[in-house]
Amino acid sequence: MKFTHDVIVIGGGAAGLTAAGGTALFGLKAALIEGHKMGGECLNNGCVPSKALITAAKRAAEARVATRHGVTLAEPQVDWKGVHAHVHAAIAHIEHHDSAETFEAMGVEVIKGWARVTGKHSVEVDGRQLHAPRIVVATGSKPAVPPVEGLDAVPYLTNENLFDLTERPDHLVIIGGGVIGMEMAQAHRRLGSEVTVVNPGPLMGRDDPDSVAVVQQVMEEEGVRFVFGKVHRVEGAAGAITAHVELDDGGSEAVSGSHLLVAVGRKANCTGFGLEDLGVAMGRNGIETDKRRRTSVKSIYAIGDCRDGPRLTHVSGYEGSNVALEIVTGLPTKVDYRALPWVTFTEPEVAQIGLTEKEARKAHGEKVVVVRQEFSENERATAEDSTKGHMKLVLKGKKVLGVSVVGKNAGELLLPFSQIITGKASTFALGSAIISYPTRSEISKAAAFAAWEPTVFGSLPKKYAAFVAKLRRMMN
Ligand SMILES: Cc1cc2nc3c(=O)[nH]c(=O)nc-3n(C[C@H](O)[C@H](O)[C@H](O)COP(=O)(O)OP(=O)(O)OC[C@H]3O[C@@H](n4cnc5c(N)ncnc54)[C@H](O)[C@@H]3O)c2cc1C
Ligand SMILES: NC(=O)c1ccc[n+]([C@@H]2O[C@H](COP(=O)([O-])OP(=O)(O)OC[C@H]3O[C@@H](n4cnc5c(N)ncnc54)[C@H](O)[C@@H]3O)[C@@H](O)[C@H]2O)c1
Repeated sequence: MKFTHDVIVIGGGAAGLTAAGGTALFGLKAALIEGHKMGGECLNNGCVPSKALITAAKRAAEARVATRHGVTLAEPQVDWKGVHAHVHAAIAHIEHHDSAETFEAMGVEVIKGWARVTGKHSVEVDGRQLHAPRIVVATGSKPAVPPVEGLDAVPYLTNENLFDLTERPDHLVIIGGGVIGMEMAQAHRRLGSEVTVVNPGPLMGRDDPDSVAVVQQVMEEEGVRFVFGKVHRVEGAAGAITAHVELDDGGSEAVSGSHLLVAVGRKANCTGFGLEDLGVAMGRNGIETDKRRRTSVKSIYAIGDCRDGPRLTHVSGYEGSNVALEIVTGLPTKVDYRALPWVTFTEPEVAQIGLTEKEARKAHGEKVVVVRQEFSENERATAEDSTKGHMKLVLKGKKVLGVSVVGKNAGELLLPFSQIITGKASTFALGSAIISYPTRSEISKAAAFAAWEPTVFGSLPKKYAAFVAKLRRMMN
């Protein structure tokens, strides 16, 4: 077979861009095929618009408390068209990072069109045949639609059209109390909508319940209503929609609102473009891969949201660079998720890295120790009058297995723990580091030191200190 390229990448989101850019920067001949918008989900319908909306909401929330710290602000006026313009300006400002021109400048051949995998080394796009020793599938995911009776007959929102609203929803009913549900519930509530979230069981089920409890309480105080149960039927028309809920406690409730947002997880884009014809194995939700992100057809990799596994922009970028490295060097490059961080950008933020306490206890039983520090003991938090939340270190001996943080800017505190979990630093080093005062990072030092406190102030060091003191008395 005559190869047209060294690597063909399908999908121009975080995963595909990193794989294509990474291989091209090493001088390989890379093709990147994108059928819709460069930048994919994160730029166009995900992280960027959602975080921009959250920023507008924070501004409104701050002003809603008229007098604080001796300063009085005016009642916020939310102009939804202005909010919409801000969200789209954020996308417009960032989109050149992901543009065809930017990647062409790196040496990637960017092809606009929908790709079809036609062989182990072949891809077809708009009648053109491309051939390469390696194909990287990075086709992302789309919103999952739950099997709820009547859903196909009512207008509903997902992350794909939520950010197009040019008028504020009067009452947003959200199916799903996961990451999207919680971030969007708080943002819309703060911007003046009534919000009801319907979720079966605990909210944000992947996070530490102690963290979630803090943010749930804050959101309830701000007026978000949580209904615990499963939506089984919806009815109505634009502006008046009712969701019928089977409550977790056995009862039932009809929740009515003006708009319905469906946020119950993601469905991988893994079929309909040739993979199944080649016999590429599929997992529970996405393309099945090994730790090198090779599919069952070894010349084809699958990275990011389209494969079975965690779905986050930094995960897509990490897998894109891993696969680029493997293709460039020819050496196996496995993913390592011992120190996987994720952050939910509610206020306070919920940040997690590595194992939660529950996961650690399941894996390591009695050997797990948890140390906890409160932001109420952190002097920067006190000076800012923003003391809600805590940090929990989940340890096995002195080894950090995971960290759960809830509090203002909690996500910014995970980095040293990434290095500690991967063995590039230690709790001892962090516990004895010089940390700027007053900063929230002091809580990380305090928690790391707390892991050592029983050892440092234990009987052996005390005996040694007594010995040195005795010597000094004798010598002076
Ligand atoms: C509302 C929301 C908020 C989020 N916030 C965050 C956050 O704050 N932090 C975070 O880490 N993650 C966040 N995420 C998750 C993050 O957006 C995704 O994990 C990430 O964008 C996935 O990147 P990807 O490259 O794997 O896929 P995508 O970005 O989906 O890219 C796949 C691309 O492939 C293209 N494509 C598909 N099929 C074909 C084909 N056959 N031919 C050609 N092109 C094709 C698509 O058009 C798409 O552009 C959020 C997601 C949502 C929905
Ligand atoms: N800050 C971030 O990193 C961020 C932000 C937004 C989205 N994301 C990513 O986007 C993806 C999707 O987020 P998501 O919130 O849609 O999914 P999710 O998996 O986080 O949460 C889905 C929720 O829907 C609930 N649910 C399922 N069926 C239901 C039903 N019939 N009625 C009511 N509730 C139901 C589940 O119990 C769960 O709590 C995630 O993979 C996440 O990683 C990340």
